[in-house]
Amino acid sequence: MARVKVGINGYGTIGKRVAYAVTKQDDMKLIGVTKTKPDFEAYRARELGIPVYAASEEFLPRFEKAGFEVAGTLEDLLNEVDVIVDATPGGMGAKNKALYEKAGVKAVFQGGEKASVADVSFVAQANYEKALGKDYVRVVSCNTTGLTRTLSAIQEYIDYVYAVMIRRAADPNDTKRGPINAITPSVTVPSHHGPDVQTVIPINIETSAFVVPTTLMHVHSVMVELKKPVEAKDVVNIFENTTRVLLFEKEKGFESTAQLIEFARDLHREWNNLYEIAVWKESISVRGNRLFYIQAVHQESDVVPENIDAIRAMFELADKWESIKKTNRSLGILK
Ligand SMILES: NC(=O)C1=CN([C@@H]2O[C@H](COP(=O)(O)OP(=O)(O)OC[C@H]3O[C@@H](n4cnc5c(N)ncnc54)[C@H](O)[C@@H]3O)[C@@H](O)[C@H]2O)C=CC1
Ligand SMILES: O=C(OP(=O)(O)O)[C@H](O)COP(=O)(O)O
Repeated sequence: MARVKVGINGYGTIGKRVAYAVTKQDDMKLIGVTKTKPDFEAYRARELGIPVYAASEEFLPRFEKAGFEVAGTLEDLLNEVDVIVDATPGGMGAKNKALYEKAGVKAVFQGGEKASVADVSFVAQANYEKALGKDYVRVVSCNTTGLTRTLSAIQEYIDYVYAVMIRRAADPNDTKRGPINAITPSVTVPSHHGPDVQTVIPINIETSAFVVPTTLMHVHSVMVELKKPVEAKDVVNIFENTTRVLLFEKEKGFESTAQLIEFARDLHREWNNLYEIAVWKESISVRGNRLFYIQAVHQESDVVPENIDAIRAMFELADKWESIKKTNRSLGILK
């Protein structure tokens, strides 16, 4: 089959990483990306040879004023592609959906959208098959992806999960958001994460969440009431054998999210991406019928491989493990 032609609507934190990942696939072709203005990211895309389209006609004057020649508008891009990855700010995807339907292109949405935007909410290792042949798939949020990756691996042991999310306030390039000297709780329980996990796997889960002044990563403290006994060493073994989950040891210097990002830098990963969910090995413990562990999520990148696998499932290009392995290999994901 010819390569699937992919467009990206919204070339920001997630969009630019998914665009890069698409260029690494031998069964996909990046046709173009949209921008609302000719900023440094638009110029960089052009330097990389990526056709840049105006996100809509209303933005054309900005490009004309700057003498930046665009390849067309979003509607033109939609005429060229088989699938559009919508990585616009949360909530905008639902509004864009009518355009995608009109153009007859499939679409992948992100976690800032409600589950109802798509036929299925998606985390590849948990429910790849559900997205096979679908027209609209939502890759769940970075936190929900992180929770689902580890919880689906131990699903048979779960009676009830209670997880606390410590959320980064903003991404590193974001100068508009805070807090800068406060902790902001989601005052209603559950936070959206628990119900969101349930859109992918059927488990009992409650979550609460706090935003703190950091930009690097999110951290989750996970407590699981067990349905049947398991030992900590068995959970270590399960996570060691779970794709897109890595164990890190405090003993080896991984004391905080800072060293996890340094690890990604040391791997010379593009944008310091840590696609894998990082579980602190020493944090995995069982006390009575409760399992505890702590994990960190690189919010800018963990959903990127999911977008690639979602496209493969939607076009039935590969079965679950073939796709996951292919994506992992292409992005240098360690296991
Ligand atoms: N940043 C994160 O940590 C994660 C974000 N997500 C989700 O991914 C989606 C995108 O988020 P980010 O990449 O962080 O946002 P972002 O703000 O970094 O990027 C969004 C991009 O869309 C552009 N845009 C704005 N209006 C537009 C329009 N009308 N048409 C086309 N493009 C437009 C913006 O200029 C920007 O380049 C959201 O649903 C978010 O919830 C999911 C996982 C992690
Ligand atoms: O969408 C995200 O970032 P956001 O805080 O920019 O909305 C991340 O996926 C984290 O969101 P979440 O904590 O709602 O899962």
